[in-house]
Amino acid sequence: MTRENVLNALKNVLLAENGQDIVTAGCVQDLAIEKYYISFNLILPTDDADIRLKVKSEAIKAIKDHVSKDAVIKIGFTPKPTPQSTYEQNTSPLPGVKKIIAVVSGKGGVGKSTVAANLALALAKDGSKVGLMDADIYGPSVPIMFGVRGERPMMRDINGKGMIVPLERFGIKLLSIGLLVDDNKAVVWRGPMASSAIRQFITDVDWGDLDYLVIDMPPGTGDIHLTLLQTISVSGVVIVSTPQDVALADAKKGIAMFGQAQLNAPILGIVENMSYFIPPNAVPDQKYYIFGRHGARNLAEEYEIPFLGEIPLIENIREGGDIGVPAMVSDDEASKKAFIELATSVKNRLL
Ligand SMILES: Nc1ncnc2c1ncn2[C@@H]1O[C@H](COP(=O)(O)OP(=O)(O)OP(=O)(O)O)[C@@H](O)[C@H]1O
Repeated sequence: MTRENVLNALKNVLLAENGQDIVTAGCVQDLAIEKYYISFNLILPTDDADIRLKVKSEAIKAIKDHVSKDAVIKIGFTPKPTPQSTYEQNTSPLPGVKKIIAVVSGKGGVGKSTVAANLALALAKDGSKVGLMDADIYGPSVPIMFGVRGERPMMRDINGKGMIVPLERFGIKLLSIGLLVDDNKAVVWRGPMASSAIRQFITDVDWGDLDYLVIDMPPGTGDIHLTLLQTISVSGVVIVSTPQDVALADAKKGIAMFGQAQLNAPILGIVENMSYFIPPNAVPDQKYYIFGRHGARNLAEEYEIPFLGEIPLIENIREGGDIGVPAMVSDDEASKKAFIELATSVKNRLL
């Protein structure tokens, strides 16, 4: 019995109001699974006792039918949220954007920006419309990675409001907070100032119609992450870690924070960056697990979240990032393959 199986089963339970399933609608909270015991709370758009009872019995049936008939299930109810609550605020201010993917890491330097950028490019490979938003106010790296440092985005007037127009590179739209403010100004933002800057940065961009918007979040877990998740309705969170224990310990903090049900941002899974080393000109499949093997995969298993894949440590990935040619547009087949596999896993989890 895994978290994923239970959530998949619960997707069979639909809300009468809008036909949405209770998982996608964010009604399932605090899901805990221990051997045969499953418990969670339901937060429904209505307090009507009959509807509560109906949804509860359908949820029990769905789990017994699709997961295990022996499951012992405990379902509580969280009162209907008030209009000021997160649940209500979470409606997207980005109406043309279908799926929003937040890429996060517990600590800095694990390759979060590299993964976000190449994930965005890999998602666009099948013709999907993709945007990349670099919201890492403490170290925006998209301008360098895409060779657009110093460029200033244009503004467009939409219904009397000045909106920022993203740049376009390698077939995707992109915008970095580093293109709007001086690098050294961004790093001194703290607390409410950073939160309000990020909120404005999200709501004042004209992304147009997008299938996927990938957000490169600041490293760590703080107020700014909460602001972002409460401002927009994120479809899923991708956690980046390296195989080492220290990065994994920080990834656990990310899982704990982003796993909070009231944030309404499901964790899509964990991706391990710099999993193994491929020397330049190596024969195919020559891999060196210099930081240990399967650290993030084991972590994913321990927390019952999906493992999304391994990205190798390759000199070309770093070099490409430094000169404005991300791995996905280079001719390095090993790294491209890894990012395309990651994009496929992410797409499948968002279906
Ligand atoms: N798989 C990889 N192979 C080789 N180099 C990599 C790989 N992933 C990232 N790097 C390099 O590691 C450095 C840090 O990567 P990146 O800036 O993406 O990390 P980050 O987690 O976003 O950092 P920060 O949190 O400080 O913004 C960069 O020089 C990048 O090119």
